[in-house]
Amino acid sequence: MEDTKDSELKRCCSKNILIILGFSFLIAIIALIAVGMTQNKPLPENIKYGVVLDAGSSHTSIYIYAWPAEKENDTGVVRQLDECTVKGPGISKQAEYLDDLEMYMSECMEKAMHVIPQSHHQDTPVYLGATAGMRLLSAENRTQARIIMDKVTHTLNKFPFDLRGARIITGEEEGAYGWITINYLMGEFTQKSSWFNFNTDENSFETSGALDLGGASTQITFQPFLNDTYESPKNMLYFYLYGKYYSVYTHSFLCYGKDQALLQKLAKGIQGTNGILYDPCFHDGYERVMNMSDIFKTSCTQKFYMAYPFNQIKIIGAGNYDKCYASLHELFNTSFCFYSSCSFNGVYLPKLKGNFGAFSAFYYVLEFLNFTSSEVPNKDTLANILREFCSRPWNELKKQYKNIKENYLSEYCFAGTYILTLLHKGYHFTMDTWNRVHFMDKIQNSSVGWSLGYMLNLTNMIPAEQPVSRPLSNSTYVFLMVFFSLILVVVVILALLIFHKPSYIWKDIA
Ligand SMILES: Nc1ncnc2c1ncn2[C@@H]1O[C@H](COP(=O)(O)OP(=O)(O)O)[C@@H](O)[C@H]1O
Ligand SMILES: [Ca+2]
Repeated sequence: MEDTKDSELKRCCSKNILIILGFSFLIAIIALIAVGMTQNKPLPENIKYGVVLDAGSSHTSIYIYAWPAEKENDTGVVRQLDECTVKGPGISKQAEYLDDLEMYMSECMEKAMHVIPQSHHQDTPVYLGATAGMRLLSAENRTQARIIMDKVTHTLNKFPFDLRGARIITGEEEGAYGWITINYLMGEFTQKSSWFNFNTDENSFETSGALDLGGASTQITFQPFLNDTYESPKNMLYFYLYGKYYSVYTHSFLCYGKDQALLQKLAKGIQGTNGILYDPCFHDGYERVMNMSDIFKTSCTQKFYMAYPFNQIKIIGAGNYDKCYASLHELFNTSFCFYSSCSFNGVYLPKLKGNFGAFSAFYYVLEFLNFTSSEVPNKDTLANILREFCSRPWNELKKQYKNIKENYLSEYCFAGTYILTLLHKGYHFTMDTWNRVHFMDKIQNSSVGWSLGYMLNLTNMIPAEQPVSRPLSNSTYVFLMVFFSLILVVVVILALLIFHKPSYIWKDIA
């Protein structure tokens, strides 16, 4: 009787203990989850900002970037927060309006001041890079170029940011930084080698090439086959990024941006005329009068200079794609090459390798022509689009595209045909390789262009070595904490059950 009472008391006690323990563990788990969710939130991110001004030949754009300070050496973390296009022409055309530069810059710089929190203004680096327009001016009139750059620096210093320099970048830098931008945004630099691909095959880490078309220059940059890296050392750049070596080919063609190419074409076309030029690259019914001084003031057209008895020319559109193509073809001299292969004008070009991202005017023009969304984006498709587009009368086009700037609209036939000629005759993209060219404007909301790569380099954000991997993320930490707590609870309950059960069993056996 005593024994039965005793064992009932024990059973009742252990049941209560189990309930109390189970309840306490349940509360502990809820508390852990609550603490994990509330207290273990990552510290407020320390965001850094940077501003780059791309002073192009046709206009200036301002890009505002942001990134978490503690992740700055990772690839792909810098994001474009905003961008702003400065109203007016490029800085190379500002020589007569130097006193207006502050007004010229102010709208976009004020936007940057608004987007970037005031507490960060003083430590936000600002870089200005001027490209081919200033390169040309510098070659033509060094003093004037210096005056403009000094004035630009003086103006930018009036804003509350940390100006780290305004300079004219070289064509090689322009090409290289465009290549870095694309591959950074696509995460190509940190592609891991997989266990089944553990070889030294040079194709296993393929980066994308970069094709940039500006108004005054155009750049081609890519990682060629290893055997092709020795022929022309002046075209090679060597990088050690995130623990890997890259040998990259680049060339910048000054005067082959689309605006200077048009001037070249006109300067060549005028030869032997009486000042009236029937131009197949402009639409039927289109007319434009140009000063001869505007055509010949750039050094790009000097090779076609002659004394003319007229100081203006009249361009009369005669829309015809095939004739336009033939006239543009003449701008690319492919008759001599002292290397194993050349693009044009005797410039070395290794065998094309991998995919290419084509941006800036490559994209603007082909986007307008609806080619970027074409299902069969090859050369013949583009030729057919252009054949149809170039033949359309100017009046009809103007009515259809009321919102497009007349200057751009009138030049899309020329520009599209020029792009096709440049890729085909200039860089030798064939039917087979054409589909490796991808026309792009943005990758994950960041504009593709040299400016991001320029900032990454100047702020030392691309490390030579692969950064060490980070500890657990917040969500992984909470998950693991709850998971192991649950295992612990189950183990303790099981242990208690096993610890208590034998006493009844042994009792029963006895
Ligand atoms: N919406 C557009 N349609 C057509 N062309 C455009 C458009 N926006 C910009 N462009 C052209 O893109 C080119 C950009 O060149 P830019 O970057 O200023 O020169 P560069 O890089 O040679 O210094 C210019 O020829 C400009 O006219
Ligand atoms: Ca440009």
